[in-house]
Amino acid sequence: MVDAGGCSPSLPQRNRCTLHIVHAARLLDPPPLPAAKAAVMEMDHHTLSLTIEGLAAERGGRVVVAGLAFSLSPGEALTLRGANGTGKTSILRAVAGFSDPAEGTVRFDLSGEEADASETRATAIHWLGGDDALADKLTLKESLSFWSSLLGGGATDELPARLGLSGLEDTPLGKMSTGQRRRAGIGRLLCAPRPLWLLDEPMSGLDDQGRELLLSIIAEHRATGGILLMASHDEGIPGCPVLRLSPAVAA
Ligand SMILES: Nc1ncnc2c1ncn2[C@@H]1O[C@H](COP(=O)(O)OP(=O)(O)OP(=O)(O)O)[C@@H](O)[C@H]1O
Repeated sequence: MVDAGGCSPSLPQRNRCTLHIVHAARLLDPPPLPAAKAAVMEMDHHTLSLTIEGLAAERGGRVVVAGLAFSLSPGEALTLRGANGTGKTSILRAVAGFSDPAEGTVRFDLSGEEADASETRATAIHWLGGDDALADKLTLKESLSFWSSLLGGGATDELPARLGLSGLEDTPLGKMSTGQRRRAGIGRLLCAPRPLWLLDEPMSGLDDQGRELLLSIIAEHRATGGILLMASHDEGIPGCPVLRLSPAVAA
């Protein structure tokens, strides 16, 4: 469900978004996750839902997008599209809890029951931002191993081949191309299951094969009941809605 309802009358009309749906490091061994947190990730992969109601997202003290409403049930995905500066990243940040909404709510439900937002954010989200947050000095193998340990995942030996990075296992990430680094970042999604993926321009820098790879990874995630919110200037996810944001209004 996606709609443009819930706009606050207190917000300037021009600041409201217009929504249209179209189909279209080696680091020291990190400590293991507490058992309870790991259990949340395992159990709830199939049952997490996200509901956004009347959301107004702020950046630098200014509302950049408002009146946002949509929900994602297990297996569903939504792509956010819009010109530079229309607020796609700001929406992702509000859902991730990196910033508080100026208005509206971000609600998570587990098996139909409202879940604690802080706990859900700490245990159920994979965030892949525009900057890939990769440590240059780590080799691919070390990086995947690090993320898997941090996230409570398992063995990562198979991942370089899955990512199309065979032969680069011992290459430091700082010596990889843009697209290779992007693939390495995507590998984080495969290190451990998390039901909600928030992806900011994940296609950026990928070649055609890389885009196909990401789409297949996303399809697998959805097939296990995972949900996904993605900002992208590129094509969306086949069979999933795209939410278009209107151009931002200058402050
Ligand atoms: N750190 C910041 N401090 C203040 N304002 C910011 C900051 N980052 C972004 N903005 C402003 O917030 C608005 C929305 O930015 P946002 O990054 O959400 O847009 P976007 O749709 O993701 O853009 P792009 O397509 O360029 O990635 C823009 O007008 C931008 O100028």
